[in-house]
Amino acid sequence: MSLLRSAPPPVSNSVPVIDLHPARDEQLGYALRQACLDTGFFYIAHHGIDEALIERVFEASKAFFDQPLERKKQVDKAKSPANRGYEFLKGQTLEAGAPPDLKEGFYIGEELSADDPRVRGGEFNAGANQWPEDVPGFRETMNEYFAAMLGLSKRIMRGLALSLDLPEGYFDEFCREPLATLRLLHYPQQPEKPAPGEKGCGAHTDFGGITILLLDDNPGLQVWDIRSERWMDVDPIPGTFVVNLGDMVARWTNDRYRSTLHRVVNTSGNERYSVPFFFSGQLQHEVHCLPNCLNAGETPKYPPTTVGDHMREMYRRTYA
Ligand SMILES: O=C(O)CCC(=O)C(=O)O
Ligand SMILES: [Fe+2]
Repeated sequence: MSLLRSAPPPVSNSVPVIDLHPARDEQLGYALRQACLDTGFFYIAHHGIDEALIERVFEASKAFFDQPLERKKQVDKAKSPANRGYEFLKGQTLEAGAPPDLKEGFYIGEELSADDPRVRGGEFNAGANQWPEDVPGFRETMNEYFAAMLGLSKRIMRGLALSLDLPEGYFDEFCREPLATLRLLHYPQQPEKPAPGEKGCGAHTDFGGITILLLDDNPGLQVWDIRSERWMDVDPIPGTFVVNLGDMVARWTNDRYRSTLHRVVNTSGNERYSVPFFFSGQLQHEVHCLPNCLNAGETPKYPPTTVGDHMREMYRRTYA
């Protein structure tokens, strides 16, 4: 019988660090399974992404946000049919009923030319990026980092397949021509007297497949621990990324692997920068419950959906 049907979730109060260079694939699959059955959040170490590139990403991000608002407005996301560019402070409300998020952002996607079938077909978020003119090296750095994140995401998706007792390439179709979004975030300090519920980033789950999150030195990320029913700090660990599972994984696994609630409260006393990379998957891909994630007599909690339908709906809700 599959472990996924029989094993109780392991108990832990913290988020594990998973080494991406284990001796064998099975070891990686096993480590991922433990982490995913638990909080659905884990750090990855020895991920192979160049530290110098990561430094350049932070430098370019800071240089962008340091500009006067007038400059940032030149690349306003509202001008882009593909949702690329600058998002104002308080531009999104990730937690329904809470005040808008105390963050400003910049969205980057895969650079697609006007004659790409995805752009011609009006596919969600397909198109060109908007680039700031006055931040040296911004475009090159972000494109390089985007490509590196795509590669890393595909690798993690393969590990995820193994962790679910599936062939390594099970999610390859989901990973083909995926929607993916790189988001630069800048959080001002949490105000001394915030409005009720006001914070950097409201409680939410991520919408797609997996998220690879690059953190600066500041704490602020909190993850909901369903066992203790408390917010748990997930603080930065140098040399790692934080990875978390999105809604597609919860749907595939009928919540065996959860898309866990998380939020940001920037009480660090500093301005905080982070860089999530959302690997959402191929928009036409239909996501339904995996057969080995259902006990006899159990029914799927979620109806089948496509990546595209779910993404569109979540953008609609959080940008209302
Ligand atoms: O800034 C962070 O640490 C988390 C950001 C996040 O959860 C998101 O953008 O979805
Ligand atoms: Fe998130």
